[in-house]
Amino acid sequence: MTQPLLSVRNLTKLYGPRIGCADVAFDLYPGEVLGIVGESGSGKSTLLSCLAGHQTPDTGKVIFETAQGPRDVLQMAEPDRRRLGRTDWAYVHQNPRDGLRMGVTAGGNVGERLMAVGARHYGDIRDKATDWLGRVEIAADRIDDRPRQFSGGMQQRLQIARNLVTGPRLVFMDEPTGGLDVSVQARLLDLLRGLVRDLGLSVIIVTHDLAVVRLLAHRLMVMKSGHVVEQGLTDQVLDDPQHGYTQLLVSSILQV
Ligand SMILES: Nc1ncnc2c1ncn2[C@@H]1O[C@H](COP(=O)(O)OP(=O)(O)OP(=O)(O)O)[C@@H](O)[C@H]1O
Repeated sequence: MTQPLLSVRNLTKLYGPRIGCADVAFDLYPGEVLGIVGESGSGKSTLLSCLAGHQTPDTGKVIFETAQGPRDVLQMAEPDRRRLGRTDWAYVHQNPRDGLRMGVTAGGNVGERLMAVGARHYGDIRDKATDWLGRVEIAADRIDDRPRQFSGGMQQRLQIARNLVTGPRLVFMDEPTGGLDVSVQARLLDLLRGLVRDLGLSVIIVTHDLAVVRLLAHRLMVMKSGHVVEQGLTDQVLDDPQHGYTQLLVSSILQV
């Protein structure tokens, strides 16, 4: 039996008297995509940012299987956690502007991440950046353009290249297709699905779009008012929801 890559237990984050997320627990296995869905304010972003170390939860354990064995991310010193963020983890923001350096060229955006993990040879860095731009369907002759010269969809694909170039094992995604128009979303989803499969990535993806999880996620976690109300295999949860809230969520989407 493989070890989980990430084990989360009793994770709670309060904002004063308000619940951000409460008593969340799950295991994520290598190569697995976990979707987190729920209405606005249900705690999805809070949970994701606590997992990624952007916020400190009040209680809980987030055990990550590092190369040196399992470590509780919440107990790690800040520099160690930052290093993990550069090497083993990646974070794709909803708004590409939050995940890109807008004043730096496309090639620089990708190359910078390689340099952060020790790459030094200019030719190698540029070759790898070109390769990754190709993988996310950005033409090689755009390598010296800046992200602001790109469309929203291209910016998002560049953010994905910047995140994946260092070969992370765990990728956090916060509404990666939000804010894009429907045809661009569909292409991006296809691209993401291919990359996740080819690279064997483990992914935690937050979205309010059930079509996104249907396509990408193996497993699904449904949140309401900060609590996980249902979790299971994606098709099972969507086709045969057990909790009243999930039933409502699924039927409201189907009616749209
Ligand atoms: N910085 C904050 N200060 C106080 N309360 C917050 C803060 N961030 C989130 N909350 C509260 O925590 C709860 C969960 O919010 P969160 O943003 O995690 O939900 P969400 O499911 O990600 O929503 P959305 O889909 O709209 O992004 C909400 O009640 C929200 O008002």
